[in-house]
Amino acid sequence: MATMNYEKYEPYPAVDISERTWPDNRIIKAPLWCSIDLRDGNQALPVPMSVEEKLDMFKLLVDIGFKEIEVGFPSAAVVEFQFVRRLIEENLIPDDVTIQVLTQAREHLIRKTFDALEGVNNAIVHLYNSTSTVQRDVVFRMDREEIKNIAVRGTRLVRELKEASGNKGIRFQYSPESFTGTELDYALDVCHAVMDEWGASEDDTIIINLPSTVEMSTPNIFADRIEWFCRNIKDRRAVIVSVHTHNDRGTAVASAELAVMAGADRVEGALFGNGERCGNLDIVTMALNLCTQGVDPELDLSDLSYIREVYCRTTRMIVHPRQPYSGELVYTAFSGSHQDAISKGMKAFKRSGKNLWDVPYLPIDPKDVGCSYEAIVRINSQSGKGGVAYIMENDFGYEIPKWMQPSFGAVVQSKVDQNGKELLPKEVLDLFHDEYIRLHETYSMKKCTINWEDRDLERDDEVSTTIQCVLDRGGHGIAFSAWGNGPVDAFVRGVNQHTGLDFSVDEYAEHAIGHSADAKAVAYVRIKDIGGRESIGAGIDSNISLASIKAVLSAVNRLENQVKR
Ligand SMILES: CC(=O)SCCNC(=O)CCNC(=O)[C@H](O)C(C)(C)COP(=O)(O)OP(=O)(O)OC[C@H]1O[C@@H](n2cnc3c(N)ncnc32)[C@H](O)[C@@H]1OP(=O)(O)O
Ligand SMILES: CC(C)C(=O)C(=O)O
Ligand SMILES: [Mg+2]
Repeated sequence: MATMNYEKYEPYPAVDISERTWPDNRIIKAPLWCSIDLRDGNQALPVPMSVEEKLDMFKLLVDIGFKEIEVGFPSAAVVEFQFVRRLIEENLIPDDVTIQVLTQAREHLIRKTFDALEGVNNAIVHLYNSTSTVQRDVVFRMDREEIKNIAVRGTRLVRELKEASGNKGIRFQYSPESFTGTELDYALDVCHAVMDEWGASEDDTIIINLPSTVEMSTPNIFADRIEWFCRNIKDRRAVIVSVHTHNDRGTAVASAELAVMAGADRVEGALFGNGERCGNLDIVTMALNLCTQGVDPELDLSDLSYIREVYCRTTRMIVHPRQPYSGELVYTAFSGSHQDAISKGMKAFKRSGKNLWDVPYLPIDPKDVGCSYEAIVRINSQSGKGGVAYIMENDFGYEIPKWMQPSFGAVVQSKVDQNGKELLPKEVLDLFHDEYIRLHETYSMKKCTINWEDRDLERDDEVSTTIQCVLDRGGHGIAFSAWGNGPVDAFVRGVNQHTGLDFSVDEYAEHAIGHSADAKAVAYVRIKDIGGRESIGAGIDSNISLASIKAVLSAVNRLENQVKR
């Protein structure tokens, strides 16, 4: 085994902060959300969105309920510029939505950004420059003061152009880009200089966006940095503290959540975590995490499959099948013990009549995000009888009694062992029919007439039914007539007398399937013979008595088949 080259890397520094408060905080309200799908998400796509695709995505984001949407980098490319113009000129921005645009702190780019915004009602101009040690050294080759000046000069130009435009709907956001690679005191110093240059106040707040441009530490350290920043910023009321997390270590969601606990007011993220490299914060996950804590996420994510469809079409990306909340497999259990617990939990939830969700293995009710219950349980070699029974009941209305579930579970198990792949619900149903219903060996029913006699209920007369039956066994007819206290009793007596078998029914269940005129009855029986052998059968008929008799015959045939095998 080779040793990884870990000595090449340095640990991320801890934050010098005493009595941090964030670990005791809870998120009790959704943060201000800002979607960056059309900018950070878009800039990371192999094929960026066209204007039409951006329009589709914008409409989706508005429908979801985002009130702040970063729509692009208008000075970067023709498509980006044209898209902003389309939004403004065609009046496509709802009154309660603010668009945001990104620009580097370079004069020609800032001027072009303002050209793009001509005539806008509400917009946030988002200025960034990198402040990290490595970018100062190798990208800009500038010292701290020079880098700070880039930010201040850029802010000044944005302020001047805003004043010149007379547009009071223009707000300002500044990001010390690569904040995670920047010394905290220096990041604060640059932000203070930007605030001063803008003249930020409680009445004219600015957004300071602290990005984990590259996620470099555990989320608790990011939270420490945010708490430190919120504590030390000079006029907290003049600033909306925003975070923008990336997912390089796979913890963008946790980082954003802990950052909100640490004082951040606003969160930037993208649907399904699209964005540079390993992506941005998955805003769907963070919002639904809130929902599952009983907090209003203030975003409408009730139709995730539609959201996913628009996302995949416009970005040409995929959503991983295991993506939290959104992946196509996240509400599906293949394994037996999970299926059993889910099946019992779902029943208990329905029975409770309450609105409090508490179903094992399902942190959210799939219905709340527009998913049906159908795919919750799927059958493969890891599945169990509970899952099989769940499919039979939920997909087809068969309430297989508990004492029958091991029998049918074993039948299904042996089929998937043979096939080595998943069984679809219809295949499970077919297997049930092949195993219990479509049995014509050893005995088949040729004729059966049931005569009900008037019954004196006061005398509780035992003999109330007689039947006449013709069975076939290998081409030989067996005709008999028998009596009993009901059709099943009479049939069992007749079969025992005319076949040499000696069995009795020890479990029985029945119910209707379907509701309309073509509703049928299904009956399930377990018989036991004198030698102690058990067999289970099922029968279906529009007549409940015949369904029961067929179920007994099915059990008899399965008993006979046991002997043959
Ligand atoms: C973390 C993030 O996601 S930041 C956002 C990143 N997004 C994008 O870059 C997408 C859109 N960008 C673009 O299309 C292009 O980069 C443009 C149009 C903005 C600029 O294009 P160009 O000027 O041709 O090239 P480029 O981006 O390489 O410019 C680099 C120069 O800008 C400087 N620069 C980079 N970022 C900034 C900034 N935020 N503020 C000021 N100067 C900057 C660099 O130091 C470099 O300077 P140098 O030429 O003196 O070495
Ligand atoms: C522009 C900034 C906020 C960014 O995308 C980042 O730092 O990741
Ligand atoms: Mg980013």
